[in-house]
Amino acid sequence: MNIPFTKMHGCGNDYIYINCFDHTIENPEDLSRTISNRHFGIGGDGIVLICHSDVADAKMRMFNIDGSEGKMCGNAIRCVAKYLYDHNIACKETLEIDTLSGVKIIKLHTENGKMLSATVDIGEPMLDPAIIPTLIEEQNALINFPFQVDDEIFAITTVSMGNPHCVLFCDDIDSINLQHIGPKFEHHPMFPESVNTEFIQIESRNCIRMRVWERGSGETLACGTGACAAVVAAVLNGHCDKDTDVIVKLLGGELIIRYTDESVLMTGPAVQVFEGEIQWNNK
Ligand SMILES: N[C@H](CCC[C@H](N)C(=O)O)C(=O)O
Repeated sequence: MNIPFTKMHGCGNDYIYINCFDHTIENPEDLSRTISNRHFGIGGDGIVLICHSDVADAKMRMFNIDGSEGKMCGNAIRCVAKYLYDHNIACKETLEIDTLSGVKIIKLHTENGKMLSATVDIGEPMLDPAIIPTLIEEQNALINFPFQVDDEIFAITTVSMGNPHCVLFCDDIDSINLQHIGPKFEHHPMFPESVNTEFIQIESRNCIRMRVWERGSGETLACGTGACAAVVAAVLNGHCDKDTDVIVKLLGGELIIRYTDESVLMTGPAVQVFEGEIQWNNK
């Protein structure tokens, strides 16, 4: 089977996008594991299927490099909006895209018939430890909570943006050995559905730097939902303010996050890199 694809990224968080309006991918987990490989495949942080939806302009399904399905992906949803707009599938400045964590509203910023960036209403953060989910027996939100990994105690703040995040505040994120510590959080038994872990450094009340170890994909150059979780955690810990744009500086670019009483808004770019076709035995 010949599968057309579009390679896009949001702040360097790159995925392989497949239009599934007219055909079904039988085993997307296998496909992601195969074509995400940066040496033997196309290369990416995973794949994103753009599918028909009865309740929105499209439905997005996102799979990490290891084939696990993500319930929400902030950088990818901006690229899905770009794909729909640039390919004249949905020529509107406001789109609705359905995800495993609900329908999200995206306001597009366009120029000459192309979408350059977008503002996504990611929704309300969820702080109940059972909803993250964690197996930590606490009723209240885990804020600056002591958490042991091997023989070290970390202070964590956990936030769900439809997918699970564990946020840590650090003095120098450049010195962290993410390859070593990232998997220890990702596979920690207290996170039954695994977890995306953000290591953040406060620059000012409206600017933070962040590195991320993503569940199922390892260190990525950016994580949209992770940037949202990081700003929520920074507000909860008194480092940033609500109802204020916070610049999140990531390895692959910058996102602007605003945490309000109603929701978390994420603004950032979406870039198409190339298109192609790949052979796939859709078994
Ligand atoms: N690894 C994440 C999905 C991708 C999230 C990230 N790339 C984003 O932009 O939000 C998970 O399994 O929850």
